[in-house]
Amino acid sequence: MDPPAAPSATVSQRDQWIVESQVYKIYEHFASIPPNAQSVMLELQRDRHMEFLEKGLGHLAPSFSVLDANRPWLCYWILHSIALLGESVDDELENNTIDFLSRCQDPNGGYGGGPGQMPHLATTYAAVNTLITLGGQKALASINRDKLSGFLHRMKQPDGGFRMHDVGEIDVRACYTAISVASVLNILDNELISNVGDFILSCQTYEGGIAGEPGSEAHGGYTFCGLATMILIDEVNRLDLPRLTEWVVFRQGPECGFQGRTNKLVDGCYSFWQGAVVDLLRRFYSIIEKQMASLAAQKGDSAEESSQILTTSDGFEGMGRSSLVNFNSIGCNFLKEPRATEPLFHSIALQQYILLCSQELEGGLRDKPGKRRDYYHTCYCLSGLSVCQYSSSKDPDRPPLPKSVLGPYSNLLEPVHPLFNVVLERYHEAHQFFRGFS
Ligand SMILES: CC(C)=CCC/C(C)=C/CC/C(C)=C/COP(=O)(O)OP(=O)(O)O
Ligand SMILES: [Zn+2]
Repeated sequence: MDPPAAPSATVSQRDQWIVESQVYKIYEHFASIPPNAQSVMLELQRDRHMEFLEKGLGHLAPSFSVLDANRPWLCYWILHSIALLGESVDDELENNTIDFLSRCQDPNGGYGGGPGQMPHLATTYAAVNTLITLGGQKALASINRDKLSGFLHRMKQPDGGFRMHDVGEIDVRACYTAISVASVLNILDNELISNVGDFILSCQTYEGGIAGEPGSEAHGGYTFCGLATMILIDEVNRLDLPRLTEWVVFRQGPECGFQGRTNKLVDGCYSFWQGAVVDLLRRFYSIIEKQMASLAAQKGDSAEESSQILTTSDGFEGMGRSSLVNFNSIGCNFLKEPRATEPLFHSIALQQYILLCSQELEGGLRDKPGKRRDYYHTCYCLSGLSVCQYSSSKDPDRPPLPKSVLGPYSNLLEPVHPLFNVVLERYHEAHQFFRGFS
């Protein structure tokens, strides 16, 4: 297939518009071109993306060492992107990936960035998500859960946080990656959970978003990690959710994409980090309403008045009952809870940013025009696109209406579990598999 005809605005013009933060000119240009050219630009270039991803699989060959400390991440970014596109890899590659990740698994638990490297929580998360994405007995049974549990306990800190690795940094990423893998592998226990909520709370800033560590700046990546962690430990109601909501909704700018933090440029990868935050918050509108009402009562305002701002009665009433909760089921039960019909971000606008600004027509996705495509951005732009496409469906098991999917309906991706960022169906398989172990 030939690449689609290039739009008449040149690539350098588009790059310049982005540098000058005048992305709206891309949209003006888009609006002025004929409908058939518009539809080419809005089409998800599945074949081209697959070509780019398959090329990346070559980087996973044992001889490839440039990105040595990142190989479990490369596995996850590439294989998750392929799964989002509804495709799979052949048996040989699947077996090679499982064998490779087994060699990254430390004898004392956890996964390093390559064989023989010290275990690290980030690469452990990437390896576990890769194996869940591959699915099947061989991949799932290759994870040594007992040893992994030992590694997580070793990383646990008295203040509630986790270290990324032995003598490594303590931050919100570490909390999320530890709690996420423990939850999906059914090894989450009271000791791992203890005081995590206090640590995350200490990272929520005056702006409302969550920083990597206490005293730092609120950032979309950490906000996703912090919010998802609080949900997985059943303590989301402790966060200041109205302030968090206000912070995140204002991160979607006139360019239609999300920025990671105040006064920074938009970037395609925040389509997932920030988009998923807004999507996760949809289950908690009743808590948000209650928090707003109590705030208004404290200020002497009418509680009724403030609760009009969010107009759903849906909510996740189960939150805040920690003593009664089976923590390992939260990720699964979360999906069954009602969610408001519309999220508080502009889904079609975000899809427009991803398809028109982040998508390379030759394959792969990127931060913005002028930046090079890469596997990290391909993974998180596609993950964000999936979140958008399903963002108006009440029932995640039903396909979304065509009006929710920008461009041709063939753009539709597989749905993801927004707490773990693995394809939903693969999450269910893993949850079933690990439920059988105590
Ligand atoms: C699961 C896991 C490991 C999650 C990681 C979450 C994540 C993406 C954190 C972001 C880290 C960060 C401060 C980037 C800022 O980069 P920058 O200054 O280049 O970007 P900016 O200008 O957009 O802020
Ligand atoms: Zn980015």
